[in-house]
Amino acid sequence: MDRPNKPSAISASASGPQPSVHSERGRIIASLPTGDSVEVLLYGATVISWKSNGRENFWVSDAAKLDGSKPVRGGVPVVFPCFGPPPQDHATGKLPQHGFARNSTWEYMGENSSESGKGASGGDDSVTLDFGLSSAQLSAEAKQAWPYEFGLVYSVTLRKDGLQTMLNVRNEGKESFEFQMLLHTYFKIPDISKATINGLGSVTYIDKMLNATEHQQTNPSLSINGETDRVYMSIKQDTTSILSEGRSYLDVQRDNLEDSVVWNPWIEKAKGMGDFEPKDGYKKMLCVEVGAVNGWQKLEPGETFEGGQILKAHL
Ligand SMILES: O=P(O)(O)OC[C@H]1O[C@H](O)[C@H](O)[C@@H](O)[C@@H]1O
Repeated sequence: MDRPNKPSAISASASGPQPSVHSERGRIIASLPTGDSVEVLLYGATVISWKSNGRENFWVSDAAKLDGSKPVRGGVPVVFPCFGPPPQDHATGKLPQHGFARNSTWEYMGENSSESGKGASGGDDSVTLDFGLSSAQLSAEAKQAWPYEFGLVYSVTLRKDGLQTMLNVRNEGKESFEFQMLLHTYFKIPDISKATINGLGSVTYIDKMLNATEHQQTNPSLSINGETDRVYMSIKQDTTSILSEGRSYLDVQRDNLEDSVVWNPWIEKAKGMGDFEPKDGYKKMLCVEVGAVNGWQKLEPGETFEGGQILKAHL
């Protein structure tokens, strides 16, 4: 974590407009000259907005808490070091569901921007925002529940053709530890009844709606018609695509990750979540969550693991 600690506006240069970065209300906001933008809350390093071509790609509940009192219901909460309720007999057993990363305040480590290939196509400007979380920043409660020395660096890169979010995990202690990680992305979609998900054909999944039994995805195209909570495991395909009315809408590419969760709470579950608004918001959202959640990743002292997602929005 040796990047500058303070946000600074990247200024325009003689070569033309460049990405800009500023901070306000506990969040870092970056924009490209094209107008595309990303907004990241320091709380949870939660990406709460990604706009491309004037379109918002992430769903955030109207009742989401953005004040650090609760993990954000929407955007991209970072799940670490356990997914779901942790097994009691595991070292993560005392942690809350989905761990502590999504409800810890991260440090902003600074930005990097690049600009090249200018021309009729507009070049390939990009900006990367880095966020850090280490054992030293954890609440006393979390530290006690999971007493390992670790360093996380979460890098959010906005490009004119997409958004990449990568989590780097490092064991900074003297003993090994095991973890799971997941990027719990809530996509904003036009209409769940017209959405299909491709790229999970033949994959084995655990259906949490059916007593966590194992099934195989036989239909190459998945539609959502009710509460859905599935963990697709060891996926060979690189990319899971969300289609709207049969047309490509959003692509989710896994980077060094093999699992993906597909989640939609539907009517009853949405009603039961105090921070889920509007109640029929389930019609406009779909979670496709990339991760390493099947079993555990083990890191020996000094080792690192990196995994993430590359998202592409289609017009
Ligand atoms: O309510 P949360 O703790 O944010 O969890 C929301 C959802 O996250 C994942 O998608 C899990 O697979 C679901 O079982 C869970 O309901």
